[in-house]
Amino acid sequence: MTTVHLYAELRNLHPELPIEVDDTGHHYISGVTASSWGVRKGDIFAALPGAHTHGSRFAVDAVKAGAQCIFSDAEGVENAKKLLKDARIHRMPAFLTAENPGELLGDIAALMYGKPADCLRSFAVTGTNGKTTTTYILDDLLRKLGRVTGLIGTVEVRLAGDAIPAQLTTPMPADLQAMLAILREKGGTDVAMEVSSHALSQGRTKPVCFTVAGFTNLTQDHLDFHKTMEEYYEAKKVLFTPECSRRCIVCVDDAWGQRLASETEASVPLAVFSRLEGEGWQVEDIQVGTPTRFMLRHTDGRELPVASFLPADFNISNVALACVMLVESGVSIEGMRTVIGEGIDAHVPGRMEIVGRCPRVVVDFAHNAAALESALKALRPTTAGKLIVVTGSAGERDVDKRPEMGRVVARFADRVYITDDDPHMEDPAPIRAALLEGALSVRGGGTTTEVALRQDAIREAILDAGKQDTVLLAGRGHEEFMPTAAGDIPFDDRVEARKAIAEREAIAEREAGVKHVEGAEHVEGTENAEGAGSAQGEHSAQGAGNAGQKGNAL
Ligand SMILES: CC(=O)N[C@H]1[C@@H](OP(=O)(O)OP(=O)(O)OC[C@H]2O[C@@H](n3ccc(=O)[nH]c3=O)[C@H](O)[C@@H]2O)O[C@H](CO)[C@@H](O)[C@@H]1O[C@H](C)C(=O)N[C@@H](C)C(=O)N[C@H](CCC(=O)O)C(=O)O
Ligand SMILES: Nc1ncnc2c1ncn2[C@@H]1O[C@H](COP(=O)(O)OP(=O)(O)OP(=O)(O)O)[C@@H](O)[C@H]1O
Repeated sequence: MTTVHLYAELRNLHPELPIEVDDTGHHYISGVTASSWGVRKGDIFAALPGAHTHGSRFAVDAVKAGAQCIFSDAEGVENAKKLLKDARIHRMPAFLTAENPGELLGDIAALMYGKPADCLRSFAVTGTNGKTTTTYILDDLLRKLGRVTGLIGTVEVRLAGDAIPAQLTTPMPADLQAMLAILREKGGTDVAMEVSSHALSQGRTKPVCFTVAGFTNLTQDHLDFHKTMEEYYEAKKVLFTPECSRRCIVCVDDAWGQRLASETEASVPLAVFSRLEGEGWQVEDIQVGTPTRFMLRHTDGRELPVASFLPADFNISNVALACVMLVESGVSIEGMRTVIGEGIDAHVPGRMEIVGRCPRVVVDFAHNAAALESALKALRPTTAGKLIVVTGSAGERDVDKRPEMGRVVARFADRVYITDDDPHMEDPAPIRAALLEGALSVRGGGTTTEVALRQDAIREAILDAGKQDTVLLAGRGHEEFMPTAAGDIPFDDRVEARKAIAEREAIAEREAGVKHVEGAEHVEGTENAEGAGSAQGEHSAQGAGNAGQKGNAL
């Protein structure tokens, strides 16, 4: 495609927008990226204005790497031209100018890559909590339905079986379209993806119109970006418009979901579901167990029995949302019954992931007050001993949520370790102080200890726990790196937990060994050491045998 051809296509799509092309050299273009470091020969370099810099500053690097076109706003194009002239670049690229280039980036990428989303069934999940989990459940069920799937979200991007690490929850427009194109090339039929509120406010998913969009819930988070809950809600709402989705499923168990359902435009078919009484799909007859069973019953008479091995009460909602999204996308009830089989068992990394059993150690991504409350409430009924939590809060993110997170953990846990999460560039001490202030304000709350280094907090919590206790390591889930002022350092809660569990086992073995030796010394005093040793061995073997016999006799 030439830049002039692309320009004509854009004008067709957006006759009202002022877009200009400046191409004297018939440049052929084959791809598009907004990252100068990712430019390949033949690409358009989308030089976007950002919060920290303007992409046009990197025009020279981009052109040297083979960019054939610079796409930017007027200021960016002017700047790029100057920098290229200064750098004595002889063959000028083409220039494409738009007032808000970020808004058109998805369209450009979709045109370049043959509109891949048009050939895929696409499932989008949004909401404060549950996006990752629901997306994994969707992907699991879709694969069992025989579909070739793509999964795009916080933990990873998986395209027809090939995994690549995720940079963002929802990729930037050019990257998203490239991913969808790769999925199509690999024979992909369906994609399930998380759509963050950041992505919706920046139009990252445009021009995809999803087959089905689902809403989980809305609670306080990301107010550093959205400023108010109202703005946060308005960002989410964008997904439930005819431009973004062809069908919408909304969980109406919170007031935001109810409002969203009532405000969704009539032109978008809407299905609601709820665990409370109401219209639409109802979650009924819940029997918690392994698996947990419940009935999805629609007021129009449709029924789907569901079984799921995913732990925690909130996963009933996530499972229900995934099932309703699939049914409303056209999967038959019979088809759903078959793929649910004995029970849904999707593995979701870092979400209620059990890494130790005695004490039970659980790693979970809960990083806001609502998620912490849900996670602790979910673990309480199956905890015979104390409920212990290790938590912090990320730096440079929603400052206001910190004291509330402290209050929640103190209210719902017996013992609390306040520690560092991902500090980013922020000093971690005041972050801990804000959580501590919240935790200590709770009268009769859990015992609270501050341990700055997360590895120390995890170690201490696990070493001090009783066998019947549960230790919840909250906030970082699947994450393998901790962004700090000194750069990203490798840090995985699951790895740290396993180290502490191994240390605990080594201590227990040592103590048992000491007792064993003490016992041996005692016998040694009466008979001889060798005899005592073997006698003891025989004795315990015999004892075991006896016990076995007794058991059999009983
Ligand atoms: C707020 C936000 O969305 N920021 C994103 C934005 O950063 P920015 O505006 O600061 O960009 P910038 O650094 O000023 O650069 C401007 C432009 O120059 C380009 N550039 C920059 C440097 C360079 O050497 N070469 C180059 O080409 C950049 O690619 C960019 O297009 O553009 C960057 C490049 O694409 C993103 O990495 C960055 O995401 C940052 C890392 C981020 O943390 N985003 C979070 C807030 C986010 O989007 N989170 C949501 C989910 C949150 C959740 O639910 O938990 C998500 O969907 O991931
Ligand atoms: N439906 C739900 N309701 C309340 N809490 C939930 C729900 N689902 C998950 N959680 C809690 O929220 C945490 C994050 O879950 P998950 O990663 O699925 O959500 P997310 O929306 O992808 O989160 P994020 O946007 O922060 O990546 C879980 O670890 C769990 O503690």
